[in-house]
Amino acid sequence: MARITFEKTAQDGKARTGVIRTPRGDIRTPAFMPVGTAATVKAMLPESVAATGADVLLGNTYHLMLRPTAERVDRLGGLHRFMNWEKPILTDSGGFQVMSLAALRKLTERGVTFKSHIDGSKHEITPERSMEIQRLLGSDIVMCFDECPALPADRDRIAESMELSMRWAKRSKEAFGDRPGHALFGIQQGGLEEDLRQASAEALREIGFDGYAVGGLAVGEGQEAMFDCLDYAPDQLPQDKPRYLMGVGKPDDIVGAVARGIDMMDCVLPSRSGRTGQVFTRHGVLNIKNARHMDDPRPLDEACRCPACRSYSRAYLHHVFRSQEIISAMLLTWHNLQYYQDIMAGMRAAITGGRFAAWQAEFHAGRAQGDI
Ligand SMILES: Nc1nc2cc3nc(NCCc4ccc(C(=O)O)cc4)[nH]c3cc2c(=O)[nH]1
Ligand SMILES: [Zn+2]
Repeated sequence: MARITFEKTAQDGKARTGVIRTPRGDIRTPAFMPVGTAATVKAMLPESVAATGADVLLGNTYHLMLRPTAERVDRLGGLHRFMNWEKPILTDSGGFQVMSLAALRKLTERGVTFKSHIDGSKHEITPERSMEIQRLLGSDIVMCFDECPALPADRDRIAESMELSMRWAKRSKEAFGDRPGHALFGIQQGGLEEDLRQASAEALREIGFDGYAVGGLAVGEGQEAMFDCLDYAPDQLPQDKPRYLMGVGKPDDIVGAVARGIDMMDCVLPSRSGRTGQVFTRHGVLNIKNARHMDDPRPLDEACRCPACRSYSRAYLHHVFRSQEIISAMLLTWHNLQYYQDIMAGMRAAITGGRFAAWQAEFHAGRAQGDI
């Protein structure tokens, strides 16, 4: 089977476009990955997710190992078959979710033991078990098992955690083995400390990965601190491999990250906020729950081609949200995911055309408007 490759196709400043070629299809970068935590992008059919322009989804080791278990997904033909998504899937390795969701967690050199947030059953994840789970799921891009420290944290804690994650990265690589057609990405840690991030990048480069994630961010540090870190962290990673910023973010976070050399991102924000009535548009954010939309016949965003904007008024979307109708989650999720993919497509075209700075100016100007 052919190996997964990354080809850079254009560069404009630090921003670059490229293609990650996998046996299940190409991923156009910069790419945004919708999150399909429990083998579904909530409120979306897989064909609808594909229609938004997404080339790749994110799945979660932590959730799927608990329910329905990786072994059951494997017996049923793997995650792609199980969830009817035949394009690439990247799976997170479980460390971050365990620390944010599970109870009674115990972290040792070996790994993490914890109690399931679903039924209280006891489990353990180690680098080796995480690699086995992601292999059973059949994911195309596997993430190393790492530890993501909550910020703020003192420098010693950040250093210790990063060094543990680097030892786990080595164990992840050894357990992953040589799997043509599948990729293993390392995850840089080091908090907001430039020298620790440099040490992490060197350790990962020494081990050797198919791609490199900037981990340890979007954990409450705020956009300014995140951008300060992104002003140097991507440059510490190999230039010829994809760089993936985990857990990001709001539309302007995404644009700022691409401008600093990031190629891939994922975030629950567009889908989760769609279910809470928060709508992202070219002119800024609105909440459809607000009474001011009750009689508004306009679409959410006149420039959007999604089903919500093609066929429904804000008044209707306000009504079905207020009535807690299932179609509300469907239409608002689709719209938000479409808007995120349109941002990515816009950036890819602008970088290719050497006009990314102008595109960024237009993006920020458009969102500065008041009442949308
Ligand atoms: N393996 C690994 N995975 C990660 C996932 C992350 N996800 C984030 N941030 C997510 C922030 C986040 C959380 C919730 C919502 C919402 O509910 O809308 C939005 C954003 N930072 C992250 C860091 C890591 C990391 O170092 N290692
Ligand atoms: Zn729309």
